[in-house]
Amino acid sequence: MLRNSLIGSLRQIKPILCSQSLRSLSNGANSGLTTIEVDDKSGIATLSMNLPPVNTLTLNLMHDLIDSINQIECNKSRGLILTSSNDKVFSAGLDLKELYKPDQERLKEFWTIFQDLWLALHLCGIPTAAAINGHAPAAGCIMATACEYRVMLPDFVIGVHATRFSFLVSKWMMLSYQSVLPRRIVERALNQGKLFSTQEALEVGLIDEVAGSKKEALAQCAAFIGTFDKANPIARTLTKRMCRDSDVTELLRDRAGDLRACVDYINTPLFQEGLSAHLEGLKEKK
Ligand SMILES: CCCCC/C=C\CCCC/C=C/C(=O)SCCNC(=O)CCNC(=O)[C@H](O)C(C)(C)COP(=O)(O)OP(=O)(O)OC[C@H]1O[C@@H](n2cnc3c(N)ncnc32)[C@H](O)[C@@H]1OP(=O)(O)O
Repeated sequence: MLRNSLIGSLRQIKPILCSQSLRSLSNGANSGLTTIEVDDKSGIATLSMNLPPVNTLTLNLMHDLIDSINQIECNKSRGLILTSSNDKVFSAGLDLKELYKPDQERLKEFWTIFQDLWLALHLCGIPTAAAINGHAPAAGCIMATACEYRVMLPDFVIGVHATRFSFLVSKWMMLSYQSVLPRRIVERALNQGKLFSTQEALEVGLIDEVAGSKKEALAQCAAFIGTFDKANPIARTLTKRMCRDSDVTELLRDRAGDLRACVDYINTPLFQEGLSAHLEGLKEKK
């Protein structure tokens, strides 16, 4: 796929070899946890996460997201809008159950596919936008920041609150946050474990616009994608890649090292105790 070719050479355009027609998007071999709808008039693809109750990023959902992003790119859609079928939660972030007392091989697979998902979104050749129609904590926020534009509905929260339960983030996740927000705000927000309300997110620039409904959010994302109509698509893709090169290289230069550091940290008592308390807190909320 296009993304994989970039790992070898970030500056080169790989010819798109896919032969599917624009309207024939199907979910092929994936688990059906995502849906793709392509607007006939605009050619823009809406990619919805559909894993009840809260779109946690499980291995299967991440696999389906990557597969769908590749399909959308290969079918030469004009743009990609990432959203959720749930009307309260965009994504609750990584599946915490995968991190609690994990099987070591599965944990490696889990973290590697999370890296893959971030790369797929970050390097997607077509314009991307997130219609954030619900809460977007932690990796939900990181996925949104990997897109080029964010429109959010009122009365939800977004942010990386990892320190609240003794989690750390990898440097590439921090860089994603920092590509959208000024460094001093990221430093403070990460250290505080801050979740921004929709209004606060707009004020600091974590999101670009607020929408009154999901329909409006999708329209605002589509309008953003339309702003690239005058740009040559290949020049645009190369320019996007150039702009994102240093963040992506940070992960690509030592993916194995990142994996090792994460696995080591996740296995520490500090992490496991924090996670256990967090999982209890989620249960007690009921
Ligand atoms: C170099 C060193 C690097 C070290 C790296 C170390 C660590 C790696 C991690 C790095 C960063 C972390 C990334 C993440 O994404 S971790 C995930 C963080 N996410 C959360 O904490 C979100 C928790 N969830 C919520 O706050 C809420 O669920 C909500 C999203 C606001 C939605 O609220 P509501 O609609 O009221 O739903 P419920 O709370 O009732 O949830 C429904 C059921 O779903 C379960 N749930 C929720 N979130 C998760 C999750 N993330 N993973 C697994 N399960 C989740 C919840 O427990 C409910 O289950 P139940 O119905 O069985 O009780």
